[in-house]
Amino acid sequence: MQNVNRTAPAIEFRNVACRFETPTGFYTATAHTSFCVADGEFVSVVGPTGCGKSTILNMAAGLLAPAEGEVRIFGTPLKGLNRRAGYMFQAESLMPWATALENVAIGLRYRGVAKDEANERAMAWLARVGLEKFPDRYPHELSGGMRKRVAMAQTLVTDPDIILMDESFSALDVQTRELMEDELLAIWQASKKAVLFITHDLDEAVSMSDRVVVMSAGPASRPIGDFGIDLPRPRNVAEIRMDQSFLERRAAIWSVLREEVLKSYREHRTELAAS
Ligand SMILES: Nc1ncnc2c1ncn2[C@@H]1O[C@H](COP(=O)(O)OP(=O)(O)OP(=O)(O)O)[C@@H](O)[C@H]1O
Repeated sequence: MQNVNRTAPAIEFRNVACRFETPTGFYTATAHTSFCVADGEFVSVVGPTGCGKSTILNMAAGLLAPAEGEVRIFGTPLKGLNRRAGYMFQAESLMPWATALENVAIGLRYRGVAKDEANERAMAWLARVGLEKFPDRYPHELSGGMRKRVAMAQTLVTDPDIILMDESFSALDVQTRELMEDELLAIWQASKKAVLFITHDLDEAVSMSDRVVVMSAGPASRPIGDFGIDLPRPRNVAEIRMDQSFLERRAAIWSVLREEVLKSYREHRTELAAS
């Protein structure tokens, strides 16, 4: 177990910029980006498509290095992969040739945990996400929602201090998605890890988070709003979305986000017309 400075934010973006080299020159995806995720806090990032949400998450994961500024993890500048974080992508992350149990246990095995203990801990996580009856199923024998549950167990089994989620539930049907959102909230409520959650879906962001950070349209996207969501917990996402105070918070965020979405839409139309 690594030492964790619990007084420092779990994640801190300090005036971060990220650029990509393209055939026509450098593209600045994000710039002047500063915000924190406190230990135990659930923070969502929303913004128009292509504004740089995944880029931000990838910087927090250590998969991308900022061109300017720095990312700090519990007070320490991040160099290389963020080993305190578990990462749950939008795309399927399961190995098709491995069973549900093997898929969950693999992260522990990589960390040198003996097979029996790894399987025992993986089984406990499968049970926690409601899949105790399916440890021997292969990914193609599971529904989309069940695969997401396995992926969630896979992310959480190593007990990361930080959970990074990129559009993790967006491929699911509405009902399964709400179940997964409630499940994630219940797990988070019990363990209080820091969560950085990327989503297109403002309802999802508001119903789940302690804070919602709004990014501007790109290029050089940056935070233009940071909204505290002081709705009571525990929350049931479907129920809370009908609550008047939810609707008020959603409307306040949308009033900032809307213009950025329109800007991004206009820009894409111009690009398409020029091509
Ligand atoms: N490897 C790369 N090379 C060049 N450009 C990139 C690269 N990765 C991302 N970009 C560009 O950087 C910008 C931000 O991309 P990113 O995927 O972070 O946005 P996003 O907000 O997560 O998008 P979406 O909402 O569509 O998932 C986009 O314009 C994208 O085309």
